[in-house]
Amino acid sequence: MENTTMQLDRERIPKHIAIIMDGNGRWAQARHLPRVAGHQQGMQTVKKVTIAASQLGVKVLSLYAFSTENWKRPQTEVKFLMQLPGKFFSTFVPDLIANNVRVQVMGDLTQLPSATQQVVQKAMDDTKACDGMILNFALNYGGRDEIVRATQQIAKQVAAGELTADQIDETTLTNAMMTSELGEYADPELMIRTSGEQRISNFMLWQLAYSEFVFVNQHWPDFDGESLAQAILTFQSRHRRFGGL
Ligand SMILES: Cc1cc(N2CCCCCC2)n2ncc(-c3ccc(F)cc3)c2n1
Repeated sequence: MENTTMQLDRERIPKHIAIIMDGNGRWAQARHLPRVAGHQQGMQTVKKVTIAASQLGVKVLSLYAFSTENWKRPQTEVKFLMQLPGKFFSTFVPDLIANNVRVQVMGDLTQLPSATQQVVQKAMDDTKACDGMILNFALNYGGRDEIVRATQQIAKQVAAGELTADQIDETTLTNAMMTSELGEYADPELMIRTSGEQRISNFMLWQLAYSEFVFVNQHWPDFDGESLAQAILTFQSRHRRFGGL
């Protein structure tokens, strides 16, 4: 069994990794299972990959769990998906705390069922003393929605006389994004997308400006710690440029 983790340069582990967890429906379809079976299995992968990333020393792991576009899916599927945060935490909060992992959630949580909002808020409260890796779920999140909200927030500051238009710069927008509390780790160094699609799908549009993208063919339910190490090895094998030579 190949162990890629041993080959990693521990000094160059990406501080912030973002993952588009794609392929859950196709994984289920290939096994003649209902789509929700893929989501259920995908949640088990979230647990595995969270622990693996934490053990590798990743500072922030952002996971695209539900996009603003996902509301268009069949209502039965949306209902199932909205129950997953509760299922995740009912079995996994002790493991998160044991691994010193803190839960954060970004997105428009006001549109979620109140039960989902409550379980998410409780998980953030229960893990807020943890100062290890931040597990940052994107829930009812959209990159364009985030930029619109940031723009509205800044426009209100200008209207209130707290800021002039000339003072608006990249830092102003960075500080108005939902990732502002992540500080120096707000921008992912590495974005992974599973299931072969090579699209950004309205994920972290502002933050991914200089990120390395690694696309893997595995469906998310088949992704694991070894897959994560392979993606990090690919990241480490690339020359990192920030627009310079
Ligand atoms: C909607 C949804 C879907 C969801 N899937 C499982 C992973 C594959 C992607 C789609 C289905 N997972 N997995 C974990 C969560 C979650 C979200 C917030 C939170 F605070 C705790 C856990 C989740 N949420």
